[in-house]
Amino acid sequence: MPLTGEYEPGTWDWSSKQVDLYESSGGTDGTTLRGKPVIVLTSVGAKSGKLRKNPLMRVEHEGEYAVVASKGGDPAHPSWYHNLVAQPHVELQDGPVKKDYRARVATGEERRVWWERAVAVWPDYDDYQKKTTREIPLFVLTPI
Ligand SMILES: C[C@H](OP(=O)(O)OC[C@@H](O)[C@@H](O)[C@@H](O)Cn1c2nc(=O)[nH]c(=O)c-2cc2ccc(O)cc21)C(=O)N[C@@H](CCC(=O)N[C@@H](CCC(=O)O)C(=O)O)C(=O)O
Repeated sequence: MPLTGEYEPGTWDWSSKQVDLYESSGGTDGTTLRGKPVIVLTSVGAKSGKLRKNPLMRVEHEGEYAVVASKGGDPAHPSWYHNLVAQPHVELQDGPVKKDYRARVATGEERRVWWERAVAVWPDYDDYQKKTTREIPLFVLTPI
């Protein structure tokens, strides 16, 4: 069941512009960052209840995805982290395909395995983790 509600763009222009390009091209443009694949995650605002959309690095394995709440190693979690905790039902667009997923924070061995997959796509995640004392959350998204 797709998420419904009014879309409210985020405050980082470059991210919002990438979402606009991704969606307006039907997932054929704006799908990379420095040559690496990007997905668009739609979540429900934990405070606003509005739809929020964030481009994130594409980390996929056998139909499941991971999204990494790195925010470049910022000391604070990104806002979308709080959205997923409050409402785990999200939509993920990978190229032209958009589907519903349930998000859970990975811990222990599951986190270790998925973190390795994420760093294989985007090595900077390790650098972001070194920049901050917060443990960067990694969500696993399972198709609903
Ligand atoms: C800038 C801020 O967005 P954010 O949710 O903190 O997310 C920051 C970034 O993570 C986000 O911009 C990502 O898309 C950046 N980003 C990546 N960010 C990552 O964390 N990980 C990635 O892998 C990643 C890849 C990536 C690739 C391409 C690209 O263009 C951007 C990429 C923002 O828009 N804040 C809003 C609020 C947004 C929001 O969701 N508010 C919630 C409340 C949330 C709460 O309870 O705090 C609501 O509406 O109710 C504001 O301040 O008004």
